[in-house]
Amino acid sequence: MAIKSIKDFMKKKGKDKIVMLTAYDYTTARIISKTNLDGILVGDSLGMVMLGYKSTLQVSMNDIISHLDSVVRANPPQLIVADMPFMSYEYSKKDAILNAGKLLKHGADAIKLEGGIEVASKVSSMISAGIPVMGHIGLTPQRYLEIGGYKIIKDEEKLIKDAKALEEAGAFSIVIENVYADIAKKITETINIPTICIGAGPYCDGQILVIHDLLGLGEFIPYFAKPYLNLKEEIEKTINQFSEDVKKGKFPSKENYRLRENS
Ligand SMILES: Nc1nc(=O)c2c([nH]1)NC[C@@H]1CN(c3ccc(C(=O)N[C@@H](CCC(=O)O)C(=O)O)cc3)CN21
Ligand SMILES: CC(C)C(=O)C(=O)O
Ligand SMILES: [Mg+2]
Repeated sequence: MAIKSIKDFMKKKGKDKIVMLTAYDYTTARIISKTNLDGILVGDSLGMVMLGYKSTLQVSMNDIISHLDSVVRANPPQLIVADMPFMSYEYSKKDAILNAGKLLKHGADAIKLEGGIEVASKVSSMISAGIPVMGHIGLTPQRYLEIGGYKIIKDEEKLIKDAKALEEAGAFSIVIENVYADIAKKITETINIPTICIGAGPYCDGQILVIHDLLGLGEFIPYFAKPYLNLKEEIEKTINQFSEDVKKGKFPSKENYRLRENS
């Protein structure tokens, strides 16, 4: 069963695995509506896979809002989480609360922001304002310049401190990205809120992937994703087939057009 409430989401820890995907548009969210997926993330990865930006740093609040709106219009039964884009929460608590609040006004059920101890006080002020917050530790792509790439994050002590700080601040769940599986396991056993992993192994409370990677749509697929389909190739083949059919006069055929009667 899809999960719409934060409480139900949290109750899954230690019982059922939580499964999430990103989605950025109405049509995809309509398809997801009919599935048993638990949650949808309108991730800032949309900047790279939907908009062609070089990284997620170029993503604006308006980008997130426009895609969030299209997902919300699909009215999915799944929990909708929206990413806080780069520079929408770093400067002040006021920015963080106002921008997160804006995403809730547009129909998100919760927001996600990147960081551990650095953002813990912002997380608690957002929680005080009534905003459900999902944390995100390990590889935080908004800091790829500082990290020096999309590297695996190895500092176990810092990762555990980050997870604990977010739990204490009131986060309802934490994404762990590109971290050794045994460290993610330790974090999962240490905290009482669900861990949702991407590139952090199987010992987590849930898994999340970018939907383009699952479907084989992207030009680059990270090592931790598994393309269950090669949709890119299917689309290419289909477009070439259509083009050939038009050129050969096979499309449109009788059922695809109408003639006036008596002509
Ligand atoms: N399509 C897509 N899928 C994603 O999961 C994703 C995005 N885009 N864009 C935003 C971030 C970037 N992500 C990435 C991208 C690359 C690696 C990667 O290749 N890591 C390698 C190389 C690291 C290096 O040395 O630069 C690794 O071994 O960890 C990991 C996560 C995850 N996110
Ligand atoms: C990969 C997930 C966790 C994310 O933050 C995104 O898609 O932006
Ligand atoms: Mg993101």
